[in-house]
Amino acid sequence: MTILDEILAKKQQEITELKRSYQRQSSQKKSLVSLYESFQQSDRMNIIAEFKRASPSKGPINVDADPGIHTKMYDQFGANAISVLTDQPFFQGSMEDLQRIRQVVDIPVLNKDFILDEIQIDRALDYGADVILLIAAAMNPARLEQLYRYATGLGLEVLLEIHTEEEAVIANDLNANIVGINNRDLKTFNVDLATTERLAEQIKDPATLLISESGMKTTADVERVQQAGVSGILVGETMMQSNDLKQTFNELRIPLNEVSLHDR
Ligand SMILES: O=C(O)c1ccccc1NCC(=O)[C@H](O)[C@H](O)COP(=O)(O)O
Repeated sequence: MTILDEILAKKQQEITELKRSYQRQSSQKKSLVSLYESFQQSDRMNIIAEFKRASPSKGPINVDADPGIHTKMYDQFGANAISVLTDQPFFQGSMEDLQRIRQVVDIPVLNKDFILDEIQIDRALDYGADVILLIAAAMNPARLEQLYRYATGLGLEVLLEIHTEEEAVIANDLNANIVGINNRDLKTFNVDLATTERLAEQIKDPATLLISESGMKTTADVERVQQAGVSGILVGETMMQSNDLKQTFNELRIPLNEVSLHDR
């Protein structure tokens, strides 16, 4: 059993409990902030800065960080969006973290979790997310499409995460407009930026916004994935461990080159 299998099994238990106890707050349409559109405005590498207390691969990262204080600094130093890891058992996050972050920033907020059911999407909307994560490796393509359509039908955007060539085909078939290429293999934890280089060229529609996820630490890392055509990066650990967030943002927010701007 891989760690991803373990996480998904635990998540199914959480969903069963959620279905028993969770009351959807409102069916009213909210006006959400578009990550896709705001990222088109920028001529620098777009940064999704992640609030990530701990992880299965690293253990504790910054467990006591205050979500409001920490992500307000992300916003102040140039984040284009915030990702919030809300899984409790493996990442020590919570929906309350997301709710708090929504109160202090106006930029798009991504609910990063292992979403397998509509009820989690309802909850993401209720707690103030603009974007949800769907992981292609976590379910079959038909179920992925159902959840994708459900979320976009509610006005949410979807970051569709892929890690293999087969999953790139699924993203193309779905016409996903925001695709995250995860450099971390969720089964082995191995991180390799070559994953972005390999998969970016498999995404057919030039209007698709490409995000490189995981393992981003230095300017050289960002330059490398930019050459592959991505215009956004998702950064967790480096942000949570930084002693000088201003400097960290300066190093990673490089100007976008022709390769990343070509479809605008
Ligand atoms: O980070 C992990 O250990 C992990 C393990 C199993 C499933 C998912 C996992 N992480 C989720 C992510 O994809 C990352 O939090 C995100 O891309 C940021 O990565 P990093 O900048 O390397 O912290």
